[in-house]
Amino acid sequence: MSQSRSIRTTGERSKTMSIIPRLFDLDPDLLPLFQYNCKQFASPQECLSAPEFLDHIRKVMLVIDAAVSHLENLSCLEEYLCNLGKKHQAVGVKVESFSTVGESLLYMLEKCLGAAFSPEVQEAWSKLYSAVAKAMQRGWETHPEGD
Ligand code: HEM
Repeated sequence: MSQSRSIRTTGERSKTMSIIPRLFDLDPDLLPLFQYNCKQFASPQECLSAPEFLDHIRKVMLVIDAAVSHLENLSCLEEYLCNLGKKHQAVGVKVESFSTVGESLLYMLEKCLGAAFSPEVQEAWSKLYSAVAKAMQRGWETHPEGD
């Protein structure tokens, strides 16, 4: 089965919320990066109840959705993703944190899909997310810190 079929046939109506507790479990230091109106969240639970943070979850899933829709032509998202990477560098996100998001995404998919999360499906999602993260990482390469 091709990568695109593996992804499209799994019915990715995902429970995006599951990514988040996992994200902060894996790296609690990510919490301070999410600040709105200079207000820092005291706990992941407080962060989860903030509308701005829930909006960010939707933004992440919209990007993933766009990547799934352009599987055969991911290069058309290249420039957008590179700029998105630059924006994340500007708010203090480290490149390594994208792997943590990827791990959380795969964890959530595994929990949601159960037996349908075959090794093939896992590999397809992993490749897709890696392609997105790699394109975003170019934002750091073209704008190294201190430039
Ligand atoms: C640990 C990882 C991440 C952190 C800490 C982080 C943090 C942020 C922050 C602080 C903002 C600006 C405020 C906001 O719009 O909520 C932002 C914007 C955004 N993020 Fe993330 N983010 C992360 C990962 C990602 C990933 C993996 C994606 C997509 C695959 C993504 C997609 C977006 C989008 C689309 C925006 C809006 C950009 C715009 O306004 O043009 N983020 N992120």
